[in-house]
Amino acid sequence: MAIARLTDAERDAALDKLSGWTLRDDGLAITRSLKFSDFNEAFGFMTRVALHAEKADHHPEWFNVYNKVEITLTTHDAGGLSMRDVAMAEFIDSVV
Ligand SMILES: C[C@H](O)[C@H](O)[C@H]1CNC2=NC(N)=NC(=O)C2=N1
Repeated sequence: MAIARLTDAERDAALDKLSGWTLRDDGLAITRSLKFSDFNEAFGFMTRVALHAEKADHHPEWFNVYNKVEITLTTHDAGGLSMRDVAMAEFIDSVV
C-alpha cells in the first residue's frame, strides 16, 4: 500500500515533538537507543512494542543486547519516514 513519505518540514516538526529520537544520516529513518535495568525489563518493553506493531502493521527494526535496545523506524513502503513512524515513536515514548 502506498504510504506518503513525510516532507522535510513535516519530518522536522515531528522530530520536535518526539523525545530522544535522532534522524539517521540518510534522513530516511529515526533512531533511539534505550537502556533498561535488566534483560527482563528490556524484553518486556519489546513485547509491548511488538504487540502494538502487529496491531498497527508497522514494525520496528531493532537490536537488543541484555538491557539495551536500539530502535530504528522507517517505512519501507514509503522509502523513508511516514506518519506511521511518528505514531510508533510516540507510542514508544509513552511506554519507556
Ligand atoms: C504487508 C504488510 O502490511 C507491509 O509489509 C507492512 C508491514 N510492516 C511494515 N513496517 C514498516 N516499518 N514499514 C512498512 O512499510 C511495513 N509494511
